[in-house]
Amino acid sequence: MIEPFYQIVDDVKWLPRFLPLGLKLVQLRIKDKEQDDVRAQIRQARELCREYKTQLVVNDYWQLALELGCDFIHLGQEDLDQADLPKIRQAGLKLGISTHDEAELDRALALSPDYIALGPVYPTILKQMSWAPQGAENVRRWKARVGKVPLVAIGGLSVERAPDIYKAGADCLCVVTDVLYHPNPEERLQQWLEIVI
Ligand SMILES: Cc1ncc(COP(=O)(O)OP(=O)(O)O)c(N)n1
Ligand SMILES: Cc1nc(C(=O)O)sc1CCOP(=O)(O)O
Ligand SMILES: [Mg+2]
Repeated sequence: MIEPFYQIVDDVKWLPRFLPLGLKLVQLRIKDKEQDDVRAQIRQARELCREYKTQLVVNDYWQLALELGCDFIHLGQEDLDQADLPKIRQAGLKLGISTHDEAELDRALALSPDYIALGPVYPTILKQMSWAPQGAENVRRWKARVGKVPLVAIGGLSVERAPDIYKAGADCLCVVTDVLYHPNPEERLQQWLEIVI
């Protein structure tokens, strides 16, 4: 089982705004910051998420997640090349993996992940990606392949697009800009949390 909504934040400062609203699954995805800053943010996020009983997922920084006693990480394909997977598994960390094509999906499934992410479902403005948008069609295809592994859809998602992608078989929708770049992020987050699948 996975929560149906998954918010990515780029800084721990969002958490005191979002956790009291009922957000239950959040990824801390920090880019281009010093290691000490990242460590301090993960530590704060861990404490806040414990307080609100929210699942924290640490993006990329699996060593810091281990050091700080976090229990869930997200790794992309290039991250997997560098990661010590036996160590991660032995420590009992849960693992989410990004996929963009069938070969990446084969690799991810072989690692028995706790979720598989498929993206970008729609064009995203967050980062440059060489992958064409997957569309609802590939969400359907991925769902047929992953079986019981929870499927997370990501990339260009919005409240308005959500029903089609849940219907296509995504167990969870993950967003960045639809909430963080909204003129009223709290209001937008509330809208996501009120969606009934
Ligand atoms: C839920 C989720 N899906 C995909 C990603 C992307 O991971 P990755 O390909 O490693 O890219 P970065 O996010 O590290 O730039 C993700 N973070 N979360
Ligand atoms: C971080 C990330 N990874 C993706 C992938 O396809 O692996 S798409 C993406 C960006 C998601 O941001 P937004 O909701 O603003 O489009
Ligand atoms: Mg990564």
